[in-house]
Amino acid sequence: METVLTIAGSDSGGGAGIQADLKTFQELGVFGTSAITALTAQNTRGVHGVLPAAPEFVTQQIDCVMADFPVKAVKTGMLFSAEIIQAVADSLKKHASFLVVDPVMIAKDRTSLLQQSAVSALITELLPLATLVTPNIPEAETLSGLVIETQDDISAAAKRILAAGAEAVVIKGGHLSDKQATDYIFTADTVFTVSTPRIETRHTHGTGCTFSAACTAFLAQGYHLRDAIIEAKKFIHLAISQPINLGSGHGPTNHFAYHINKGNCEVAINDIR
Ligand SMILES: Nc1ncnc2c1ncn2[C@@H]1O[C@H](COP(=O)(O)OP(=O)(O)O)[C@@H](O)[C@H]1O
Ligand SMILES: Cc1ncc(COP(=O)(O)O)c(N)n1
Repeated sequence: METVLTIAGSDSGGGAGIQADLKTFQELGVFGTSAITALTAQNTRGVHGVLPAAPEFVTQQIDCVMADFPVKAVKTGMLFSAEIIQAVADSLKKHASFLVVDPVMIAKDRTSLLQQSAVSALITELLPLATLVTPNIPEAETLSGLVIETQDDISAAAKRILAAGAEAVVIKGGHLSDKQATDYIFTADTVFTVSTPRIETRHTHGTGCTFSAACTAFLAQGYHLRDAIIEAKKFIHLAISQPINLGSGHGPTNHFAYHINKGNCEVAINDIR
């Protein structure tokens, strides 16, 4: 069994963060380990408190896991501060593994999960180490410094994110309003999109965490990047389309759905370049 590591914040509500990552890893048959960057007091209605960990303690967690497990792939989520990002980058530079960076910035209730002063550290310290970066539209705007309104804007933002050193970027279309939920994938020499029908639902808490955790699990198991993204898209579509009816706010997705449906989900793929 392959081992993966998530470096992220804890969501007491269980739908996002470390909890979403570990549930996804378990469902996809990889052994999940974790380094917690911050505790959040959180439910589906919002984030009510944030308690960051000391950067040295984040380092200690990562180094402990790395010293004892052959970690194939790492995922980062909520990193909160420039100091924690620096600690994570310094630890990860010592290890060769796939790295999926989910550049978590704000929760669905608009609470900040990344200090404004940490954005440049994310770009200069972590993006150069990334196999894949998975911003949503507002995160891609912040990383690129561009306003995104059109498909050309998406391409221009992706170019800037690749120029920062990431090998590949998925700009997720969850925040757009098209009939299809389309994600745009860019590498140095390819561009393609993956789409599934957009579902009208309040169950979108942790969608980004879950999608990037699934990418991480598939990369660890030897899937090529393209196939890892397509399978992760199936995982998140099924998780959103068959929600567990819990919480009165942005409810959680269903991490069991992919397994129960044996991954049965149509993803439309459009090769652009
Ligand atoms: N309502 C929806 N129906 C179908 N897929 C969705 C929906 N909302 C988000 N997704 C998909 O979930 C994944 C996470 O996207 P997004 O919600 O944009 O991320 P984040 O949680 O980081 O804001 C993407 O693959 C996106 O296309
Ligand atoms: C600890 C933590 N990490 C990440 C998110 C973002 O969640 P989403 O995937 O819905 O953007 C969150 N709400 N809490």
